[in-house]
Amino acid sequence: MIRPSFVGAIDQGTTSSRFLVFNQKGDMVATHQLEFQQHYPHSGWHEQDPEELVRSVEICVNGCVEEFENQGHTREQIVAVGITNQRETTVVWDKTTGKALHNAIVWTDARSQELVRKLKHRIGSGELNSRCGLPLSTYPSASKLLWLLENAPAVKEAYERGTLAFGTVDSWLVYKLNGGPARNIHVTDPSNASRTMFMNIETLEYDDDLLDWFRIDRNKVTLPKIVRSSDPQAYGSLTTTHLKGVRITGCLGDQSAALVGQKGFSAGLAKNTYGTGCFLLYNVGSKPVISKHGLLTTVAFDFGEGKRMYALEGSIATAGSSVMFLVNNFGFIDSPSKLSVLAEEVEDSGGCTFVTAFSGLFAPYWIDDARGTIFGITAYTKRGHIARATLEATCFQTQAILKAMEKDSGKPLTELRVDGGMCASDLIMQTQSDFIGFPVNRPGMRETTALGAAMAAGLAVGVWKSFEDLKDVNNDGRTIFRPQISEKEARKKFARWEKAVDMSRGWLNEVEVQ
Ligand SMILES: Nc1ncnc2c1ncn2[C@@H]1O[C@H](COP(=O)(O)OP(=O)(O)O)[C@@H](O)[C@H]1O
Ligand SMILES: O=P(O)(O)OC[C@H](O)CO
Repeated sequence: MIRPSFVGAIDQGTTSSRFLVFNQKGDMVATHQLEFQQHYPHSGWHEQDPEELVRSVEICVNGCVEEFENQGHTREQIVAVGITNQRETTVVWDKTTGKALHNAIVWTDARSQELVRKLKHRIGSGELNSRCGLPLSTYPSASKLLWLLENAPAVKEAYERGTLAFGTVDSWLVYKLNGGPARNIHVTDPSNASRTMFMNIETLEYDDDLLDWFRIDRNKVTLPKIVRSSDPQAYGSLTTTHLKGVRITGCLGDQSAALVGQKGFSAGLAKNTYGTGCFLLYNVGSKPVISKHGLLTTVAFDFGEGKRMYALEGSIATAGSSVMFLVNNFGFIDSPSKLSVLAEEVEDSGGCTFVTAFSGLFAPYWIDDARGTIFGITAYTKRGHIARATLEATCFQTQAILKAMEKDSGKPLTELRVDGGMCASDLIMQTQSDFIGFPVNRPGMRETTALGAAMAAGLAVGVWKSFEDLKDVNNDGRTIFRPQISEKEARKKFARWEKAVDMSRGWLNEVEVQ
């Protein structure tokens, strides 16, 4: 009897790691998830232990494979594994020992703000965006690596010795899961490399002019080799866990993976993922489009000739993390799923607007001197109003991003495909549809990020032969949210939001004392 094949996906996100197994119909058959520790050593700083990330992934692989086998399958049926990951988060290690030299600096970390401010005055800063697709900010990996080179002695020493290795989380995981220095597989894919500011967005190769501009000497630091997002050989194979020997054949940054998982294969399709942050990717086709309205240009995926796509991206730094903030810091609710319950205790935000600029505001505003600010509090304000204002903040920023996207692409979107933890809330999805004035389409199976990584891996080894083979995947159980408020009302709400954003500018500027 021929037993069916399955594909595994490692989803290493900002707050948790997961391993999931999918069958050939794209159904998720087993999963294991683990949260890991977040470190906030100073205000605005955010770190993770790179070794803990690897361990959490290994535990998830083993836990999931055990669940899979309990269903009567065998581990040999898992024929390939894909990786998807939080992007920009920067890991540095010594290539001779394979040991991390510092905690990972997470994408949300704003410690390089001062450094970025200085870099903006360097000649040529205005040309970076058109070359790499990203604005100069604390968000991409570049300023995080520069900060480490200036402030972490062990990193600086390894750089001077020429033993420093740099990577985003995908590279680090691939390197470690392959056994580290023994095999020394140090690779990345273009969707991840396009988040560093070191890759040329046209050629998909490292750009010497960009590296020179950042004063990074390529002889002193090893950057991961850029290979396709779906490749049968380049990513090696697992050397630990119950899946020892299974090839890693797909790799995508998590937002790209979600676009793939939502089958956003052709130009004009878009998805919005409401995780720790929130990221809207709009497939613009096989040529990059440089935004004039505060969006990023990124590689959507590279599945080889004729299947390499770019996206315009709207990145929101704080989304699900604002919900976690209400859970952990304010103690308003004991779990994220209670947010909607609290918000439904009131009819609206009671005149409150919460600019959740915990790490400044990303797209389309790029205000790095703002911090979280709640406007409109009165003696009437209740917790429910703050809960509503919190969830509305992500929906307003999505609305602002869609307006920018329409200006850049010349075409309005007519439907938004959604996924990510926060989209479990009907109230949030309804609010989103109300604000943007068109339908929000939520799939039944919401692990689209992992599904995208599995698709990349499965396409490389022939589990699926083409995009056409995937057309029936994840179509069931969709919910469509349609707008229930008038356009005029939505415009009024948005105008108030824009006023609040404007008023949040400059908070970090020094106060002059007379
Ligand atoms: N029912 C819910 N309502 C609102 N937010 C939620 C809900 N469930 C999860 N979340 C939020 O979703 C986020 C987790 O989403 P996930 O897609 O797993 O994120 P990540 O991949 O960034 O780790 C958390 O920040 C959490 O606050
Ligand atoms: O972990 P997420 O889902 O919030 O995604 C993180 C992004 O990749 C950061 O750019």
